Amino acid sequence: MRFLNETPAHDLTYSDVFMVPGRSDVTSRLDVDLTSTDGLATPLPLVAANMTAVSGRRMAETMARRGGLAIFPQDIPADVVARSISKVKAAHPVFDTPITVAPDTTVGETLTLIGKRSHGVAVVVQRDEVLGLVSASDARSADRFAQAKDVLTTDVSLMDVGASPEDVFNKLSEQHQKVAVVVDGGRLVGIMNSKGALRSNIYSPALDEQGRLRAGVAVGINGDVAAKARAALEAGADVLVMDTAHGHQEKMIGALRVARDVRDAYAGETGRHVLVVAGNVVTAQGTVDLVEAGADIIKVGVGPGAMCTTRMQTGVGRPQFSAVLEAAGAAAELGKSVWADGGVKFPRDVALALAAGAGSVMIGSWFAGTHESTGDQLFDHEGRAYKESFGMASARAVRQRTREQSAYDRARAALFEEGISSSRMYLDPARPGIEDLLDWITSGVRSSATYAGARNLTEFAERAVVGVQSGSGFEEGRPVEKSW
Ligand SMILES: NC(=O)C1=CN([C@@H]2O[C@H](COP(=O)(O)OP(=O)(O)OC[C@H]3O[C@@H](n4cnc5c(N)ncnc54)[C@H](OP(=O)(O)O)[C@@H]3O)[C@@H](O)[C@H]2O)C=CC1
Ligand SMILES: Nc1nc2c(ncn2[C@@H]2O[C@H](COP(=O)(O)O)[C@@H](O)[C@H]2O)c(=O)[nH]1
Ligand SMILES: [K+]
Repeated sequence: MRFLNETPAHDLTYSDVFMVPGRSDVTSRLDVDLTSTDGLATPLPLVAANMTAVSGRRMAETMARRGGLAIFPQDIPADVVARSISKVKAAHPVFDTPITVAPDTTVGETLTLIGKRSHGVAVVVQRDEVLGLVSASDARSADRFAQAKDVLTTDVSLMDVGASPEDVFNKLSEQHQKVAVVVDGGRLVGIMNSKGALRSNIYSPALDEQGRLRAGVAVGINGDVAAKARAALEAGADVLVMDTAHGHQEKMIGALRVARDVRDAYAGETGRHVLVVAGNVVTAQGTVDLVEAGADIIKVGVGPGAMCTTRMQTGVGRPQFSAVLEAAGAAAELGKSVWADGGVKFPRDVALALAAGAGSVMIGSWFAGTHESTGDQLFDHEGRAYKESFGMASARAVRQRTREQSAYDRARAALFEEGISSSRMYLDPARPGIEDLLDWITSGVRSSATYAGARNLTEFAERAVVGVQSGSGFEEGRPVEKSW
């Protein structure tokens, strides 16, 4: 990346910058390869943040199916993480995981479950046999205490597991149906709607060596780090994220060395070499110190997060574009890479982070407002759907993380709150699912790369030309939704 004019003397956020187009011989946006340059080489350079309100099993599965990753947060008990990862690994890499209900499940419960996925239906099953489908619209018009068997439709497109996504698409178009139920010898395997069929041809899943979906696990720097890291690896984590607010501290450096040794010993025993991510830092020195302590990827960002009050509390942090640019440069000199973590609200921010040299981009709050995030879907007084989100350093998260400590220690820890305990992340009616956001982001990033004349993300970071804009420059780029 180079600056259009002279290198600015002050630090910049994503909103402060723009990219100018350059002469390009990339003739189609679909020719752009979005494989991450962080060493993990996931087909999509996007990571769902290790936040309790964001990443659970459904997020992990859906992100990986479309080529990205999700990181299970450090506050989830180890046995729950292990169970969740084994479910992610058992999920089909192409077909969506169905929501299943029994014939006597109430409509109320069925509706709650339907809100957890984007395909809008529950499959009614009895002893492995598919009895029919309940759609959200059918369920909404029924009494909440009615049962699934009272509202199901038996008019279902059944597809064999050997069908290609194109076959599914064509059958759904012919039969004017929204979703196909995929079976293997009568056993339910998955669900696919028309959009899912299209997406399966555009995205490739992020798979481990055994062809299963990948997922990561965050480990805190307190307590028995060796045991926690080992447990995460044994649970099947494909990447370990050493996670703390102030990553450039001795405690992190010590914890990172321990985690690296555990990882190396595990690789020696099993042949499975898992990369270690560590953060958060915002300087070249922080990056170098964490690489020396054993990190393969450095997580960058202090204070840009939507749930984060660190900058207001402490005055500490750094505008994120400059933080990523400096850290990515320092990491690249050591043959390593960074994740740009936090502050992403538009596809353009992802493109700018990648232009600054990030290997992947981590997103939290934006992804919290989707069907696949962990929380239950709630509705405000106008009937708009939202999810609750909260910061990992909020009093709410600290209470949860310190649940095994004394009441006194918990109260003391809660004094250092640096995050919001409750916020509403509305589901965008036009893009309520994580895959809708991925479509939006990836189409933006593909287009950015072609404007720069780049076929892949290495070329993009080399060729991008970035200018600094005023507030009115940013404002000019916004669409106008009603006349002025
Ligand atoms: N990217 C960001 O801007 C931020 C992210 N977060 C996220 O919040 C979660 C909780 O992180 P964290 O608060 O580090 O909690 P952790 O539970 O990871 O504990 C951090 C440890 O570091 C010590 N520490 C020393 N200085 C600091 C400092 N300035 N800030 C925080 N801890 C410090 C703490 O000791 P003691 O408590 O005794 O001081 C504690 O032992 C993580 O998921 C983290 O990623 C949190 C804040 C900022
Ligand atoms: N200072 C705090 N930072 C937090 C907290 N919870 C999460 N985070 C950081 O934000 C990013 C995600 O950013 P977003 O803009 O996409 O939401 C996350 O990965 C953490 O680094 C918090 O309570 N305080
Ligand atoms: K913030």
